[in-house]
Amino acid sequence: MITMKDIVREGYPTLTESAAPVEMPPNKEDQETLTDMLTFIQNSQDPEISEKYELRPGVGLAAPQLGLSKRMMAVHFEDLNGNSYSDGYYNPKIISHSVEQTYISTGEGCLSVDREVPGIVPRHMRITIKAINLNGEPVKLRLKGYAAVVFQHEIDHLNGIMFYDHINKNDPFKTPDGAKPCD
Ligand SMILES: Cc1nc(NNC(=O)[C@H](CC2CCCC2)CN(O)CO)c(F)c(N2CCN3CCOC[C@@H]3C2)n1
Ligand code: NI
Repeated sequence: MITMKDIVREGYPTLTESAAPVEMPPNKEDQETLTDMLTFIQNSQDPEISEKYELRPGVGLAAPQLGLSKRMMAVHFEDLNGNSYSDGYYNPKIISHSVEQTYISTGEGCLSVDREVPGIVPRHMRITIKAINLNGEPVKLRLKGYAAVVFQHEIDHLNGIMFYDHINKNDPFKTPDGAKPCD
């Protein structure tokens, strides 16, 4: 099972490089890795398991955070409208997005960043994503608000981008014009 020791931290090269597409159809090893990533996120939200294995809570994970420069990510969360997302994705691609932006009012954190980095992380309010899911099915997801933020954070990892790269350096708490918080 994946635990915190398997998660690479800032400074590890895969966190700042662009990951390679996963060969389709996925081989056994990639399927096992992606399944383990989804299980980690679920475990991290389980009071007993997370305490026993000292897991930091998470709603998403990207393969570069395991030192694997592959375009794979997994999410497990319920958005504020009660829509739940729990799946792994190969080669996710944002095919369109809104001009309108949003952000999590309390800022973002990252399991690969062992420090608080205060500030607003502006994200697209709406995104449309194409990907192959854990079952090997092509999916098209239209996401808005909190769900859109989570997926953008994970897809950023596949492009070597960290959440703090989006924080305004001169005024970290400046909210982008017209942007509304998603939480
Ligand atoms: C928002 C949030 N971020 C948590 N951590 N950070 C992460 O997930 C990082 C990814 C998120 C950072 C901002 C957007 C994506 C991990 N990242 O590094 C992967 O790239 C949480 F843990 C969390 N929740 C709320 C829901 N709660 C349900 C019950 O269980 C606890 C859980 C806690 N919400
Ligand atoms: Ni992260």
